[in-house]
Amino acid sequence: MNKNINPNKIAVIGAGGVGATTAYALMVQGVGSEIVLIDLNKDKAEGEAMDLRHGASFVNPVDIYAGDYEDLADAKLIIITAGAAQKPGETRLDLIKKNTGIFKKIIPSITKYNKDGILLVVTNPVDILTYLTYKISDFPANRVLGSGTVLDSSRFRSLLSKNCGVAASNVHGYIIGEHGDSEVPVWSLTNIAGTQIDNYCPICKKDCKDNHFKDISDQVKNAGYEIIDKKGSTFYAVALAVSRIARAILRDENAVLTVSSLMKGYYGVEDMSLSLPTLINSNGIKNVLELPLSEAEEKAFKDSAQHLKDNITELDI
Ligand SMILES: NC(=O)C1=CN([C@@H]2O[C@H](COP(=O)(O)OP(=O)(O)OC[C@H]3O[C@@H](n4cnc5c(N)ncnc54)[C@H](O)[C@@H]3O)[C@@H](O)[C@H]2O)C=CC1
Ligand SMILES: CC(=O)C(=O)O
Repeated sequence: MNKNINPNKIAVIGAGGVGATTAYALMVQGVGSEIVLIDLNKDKAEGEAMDLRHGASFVNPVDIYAGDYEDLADAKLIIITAGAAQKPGETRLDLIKKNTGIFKKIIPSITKYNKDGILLVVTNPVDILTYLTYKISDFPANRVLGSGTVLDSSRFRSLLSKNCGVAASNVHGYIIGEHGDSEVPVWSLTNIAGTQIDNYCPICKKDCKDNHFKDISDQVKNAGYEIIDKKGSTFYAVALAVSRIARAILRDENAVLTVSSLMKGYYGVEDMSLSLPTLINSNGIKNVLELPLSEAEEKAFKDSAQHLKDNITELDI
């Protein structure tokens, strides 16, 4: 570990809905002992930091403050949530041009001060911006990741939990591919109490309607749109997803999470960032797991990759 890095320090760039709620989740869950908030709008960062700090007596000791890029020089983890968010009716990919422009300014500002931390991208479209961050930061691939489908996998488990009447912590399943419209539910590996989901149904004996699994994966895919239509933006669940990833890094957990990272020929996909189940520890990406997918799932994953690749080509990264 680089001597200048504080292993318990986190920088959050972008103190909007996602950034401020992420800082709150980190604080409440005791992840990190120093958190710096950086935003183009300095008053917003300062106001959020003050509001969070005033809860200090209820949580583990943590120093939260608003700062500038110099302040992330010793951060172990730099979480990027800055940029435009979807408006009702917009897709994540509609944000490409605007947020690519923002990232081309933010990433050099980070690497000017910090070359040894881990970069965690949350801004959408998260897979494309994770790849862009890898390309322009010059960081090794293991230290550039995106929140990817960690949120979608949690939505999947929570909907299955409700449907099957089993605690979400006992429902295991992954959404892979794009964090977006082409994402892929991995039903073949989804299990409850170690039992593949199709085999769990006769044990459960609940009278589910036909196609209930398809309904669940469609709900996961459309959740972001539905919430944005109803309340304007999403931030609670993604903040918990980001806090979970941060914990895996700061506590060197070797946790399996579906983060987005550089594809190195997995299922034939390379030179772009996408989500697959991945071991995460204090080095960032330890290992991407090429689990046995069904033929249809592997094809859907490759189609998801192609869908994003077309958008990356247009960007000329
Ligand atoms: N990956 C995921 O699962 C999710 C990603 N998101 C994405 O997160 C991003 C942020 O969403 P919200 O927080 O809701 O938006 P927001 O509009 O509430 O906050 C964005 C913040 O970024 C700041 N900002 C803009 N340009 C900046 C720059 N150059 N440097 C520093 N700060 C800058 C703004 O001042 C603002 O405070 C969006 O792209 C959204 O789509 C949102 C939910 C889930
Ligand atoms: C906005 C977004 O990416 C989500 O809630 O899934």
